[in-house]
Amino acid sequence: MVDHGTPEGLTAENRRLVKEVAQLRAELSALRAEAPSSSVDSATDPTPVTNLTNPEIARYSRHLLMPEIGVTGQLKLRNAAVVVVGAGGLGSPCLLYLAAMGVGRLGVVDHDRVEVSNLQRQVIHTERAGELGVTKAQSARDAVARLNAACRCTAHEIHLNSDNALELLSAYDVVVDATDNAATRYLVNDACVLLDRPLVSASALRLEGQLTVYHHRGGPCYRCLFPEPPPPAAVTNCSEGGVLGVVPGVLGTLQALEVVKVLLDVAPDAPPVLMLFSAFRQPTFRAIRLRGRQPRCAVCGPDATITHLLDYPTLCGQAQHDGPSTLALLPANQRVTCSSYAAAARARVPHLLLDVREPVQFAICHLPGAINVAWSELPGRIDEIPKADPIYVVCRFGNDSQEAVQYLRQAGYSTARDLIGGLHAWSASVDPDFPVY
Ligand SMILES: Nc1ncnc2c1ncn2[C@@H]1O[C@H](COP(=O)(O)OP(=O)(O)OP(=O)(O)O)[C@@H](O)[C@H]1O
Ligand SMILES: [Zn+2]
Repeated sequence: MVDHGTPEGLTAENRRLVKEVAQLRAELSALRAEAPSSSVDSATDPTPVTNLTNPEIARYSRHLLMPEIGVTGQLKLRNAAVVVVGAGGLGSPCLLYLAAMGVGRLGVVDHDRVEVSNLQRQVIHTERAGELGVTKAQSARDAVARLNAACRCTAHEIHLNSDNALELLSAYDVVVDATDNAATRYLVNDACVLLDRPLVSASALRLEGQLTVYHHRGGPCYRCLFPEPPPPAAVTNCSEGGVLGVVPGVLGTLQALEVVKVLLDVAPDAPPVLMLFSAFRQPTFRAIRLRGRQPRCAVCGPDATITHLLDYPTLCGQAQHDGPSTLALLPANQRVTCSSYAAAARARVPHLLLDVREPVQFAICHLPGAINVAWSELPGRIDEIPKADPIYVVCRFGNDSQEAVQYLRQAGYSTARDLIGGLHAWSASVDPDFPVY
């Protein structure tokens, strides 16, 4: 019996084979080093599947019939690992299509929980009993399992940050950014450049969407296009600005398409583009051709200064304007709680209630007797505000109302005060029947 444990124990034929394998390994690593960064080898599966099973042939027959996909293409999907960061409006359709099309391994990263206001667009989550309130990552993983049990889907129920991103993302071949904030966008971009992973990135807001594949085939990264984060005040998200349900549906579906194109290496010579979508305009789609990698890019340029992940929330000045207020711009004597205001209103103490939300929001719900002048219009319409005593100013979360009180006081309205926490606090502390949006 031949001892395979030591080279000394090998037969001449075995020694020849060992040498050949070593040679092939060396050739493979040389080819990998030469290959452009676009070529995607599975980062995680050392033993790729080489044949489809009969159930797989039946399941993916409509793919297999197409020469553009065929068995080779289907096997590439089967052997790929794709991670989707964000299981919201974009991530939902993207994950569903990737699972349905037969991507072998998926990861879904999201720290948030499913809320009823998500269901208008985040179609991977449902109103089924028990589903509201679970983490989006878990809900998405369960939906993937229902759709395609053969797809191995890992739920990462965490907030992706500088401490965990490199390790987490390195386990996947392609990264999909389906999130909604600048800090995560820069984080994911930098991590993809450092890990040399293609990044399929999209955004959707109101009626508009954008999509690009970054750091792919020598193309630009997100920082090449947007070297500096935008000022926080210029950033709006869906909970502030709204979004038509189907808009992230279109963009997230296109992200799944771009993942397939990356995995199958479709149109390798196509230049990088920024795809723009506008739901109510003609043409609905436009593509802007992008320049290549920028030599001065801080993360992907030849003199890159970013060699490790940074503190992205601080860099992006991520002030939360879209959630319950923690901002305290005003001194305590210029603020009242919702309960004190409720008591004064019940006692019919004369006052003026000024609601500074946009008119579309005022139309959703408002407190009795409120007048509406949006914060954005206040400077131009200040003459419409009577000099009442006192003036209470309210908004949705209690942020804009504080800025409006500051402005009013500077304009001579010395009795203006803000309702702490806005209408969200009203609903939580005074009237649970008051609608929350
Ligand atoms: N750093 C991050 N790590 C993990 N998940 C993230 C990160 N940043 C954003 N997300 C997730 O990305 C998703 C973005 O989706 P989307 O904007 O449709 O949802 P949303 O935040 O629930 O919406 P809304 O603004 O209406 O509350 C969210 O589920 C959010 O939790
Ligand atoms: Zn770059």
